[in-house]
Amino acid sequence: MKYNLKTPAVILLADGTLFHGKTTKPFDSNRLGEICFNTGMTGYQEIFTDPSYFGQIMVTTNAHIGNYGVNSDESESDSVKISGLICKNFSFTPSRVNSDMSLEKFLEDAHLPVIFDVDTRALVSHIRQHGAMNAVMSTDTNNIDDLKEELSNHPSMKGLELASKVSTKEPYTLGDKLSDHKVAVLDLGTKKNILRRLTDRGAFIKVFPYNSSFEDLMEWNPTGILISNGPGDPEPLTSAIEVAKKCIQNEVPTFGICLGHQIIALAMDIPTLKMHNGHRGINHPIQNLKTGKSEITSQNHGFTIDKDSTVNNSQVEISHIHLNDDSVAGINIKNKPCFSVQYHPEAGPGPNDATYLFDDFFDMMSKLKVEA
Ligand SMILES: NC(=O)CC[C@H](N)C(=O)O
Repeated sequence: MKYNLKTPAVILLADGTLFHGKTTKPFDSNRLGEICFNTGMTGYQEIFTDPSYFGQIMVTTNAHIGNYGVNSDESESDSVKISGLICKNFSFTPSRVNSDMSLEKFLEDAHLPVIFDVDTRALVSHIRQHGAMNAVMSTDTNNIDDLKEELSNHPSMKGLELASKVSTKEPYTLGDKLSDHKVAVLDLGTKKNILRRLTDRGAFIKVFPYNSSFEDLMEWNPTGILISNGPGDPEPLTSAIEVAKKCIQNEVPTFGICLGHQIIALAMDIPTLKMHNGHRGINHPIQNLKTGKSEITSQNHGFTIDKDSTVNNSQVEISHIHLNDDSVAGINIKNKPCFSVQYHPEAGPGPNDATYLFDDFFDMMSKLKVEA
């Protein structure tokens, strides 16, 4: 055995509740973040590398994590983005033909601490009941008062701008330069699978930093704009909200995903709210109100757009609804080529029921090009 698997570790929640587990060796430093849980049975590598999770401590409800290793092609960004991992059984002996590394090595290389042997059912029940809150993970198990102090100084997710931490610093291009479809992606923390869904359909794309202006994007002469997913509260992202406003005013084909959806809502004066608990999993049921069909979707969000303001906004139409709690899952702007969804049609991880939304975006770009 390479490690002493008995190093005790604790998770202290902001409401004072303490959970115990084990880890492989004492942490270099304590890890803090908003604690959240994902119910996906698979897809841990994609989840841990999804930039939308930046600043969050992840609890996995699936009892076994690491059992199929990792594959370098399956990350959703260039690094691990969660602040820490809490699970029940961590597998040190993965098995999968296509795996090229163990999750243990992957997380060790990323200096990402893991606490395992935790009663994750009790922990998740607690968070579900008491709502989203900050937490600290530590191997300093004898100084709980110091942990409380450190935790009380950690900023709350509400009001936190995090896109700047994960967005590209410089613009870059991908795909076929000769394509008819040129998509400018406003990168608030984009997942690789969103970019793949665009280039798979033949688009030439240019990914722009989160604080690029509408004029920066339009200078490239795009046929459409995609406002990506990303971490943190959408409200402080004033420049992205301005981009969305101008996209709508100027009738540029625009598609928003998750944080991008919230940005489009804010551009239409629909407020966003912090949810009691987010939606994070790969089996969330959505209904498309235009077709009446339901779709099973991948989700990861802790904020939502205000339903009453959406219903009362004469320029906005609700296109999709979440069937578990009736929250708004998608909107389109009336008589404008702009729509957005709160969930993840690109999947990665998750089912592909909603990939048709990328086709809708391409149809919208083709139609406007013909008319122009
Ligand atoms: N996946 C995302 O884009 C998440 C959006 C936002 N950070 C939220 O938590 O609601």
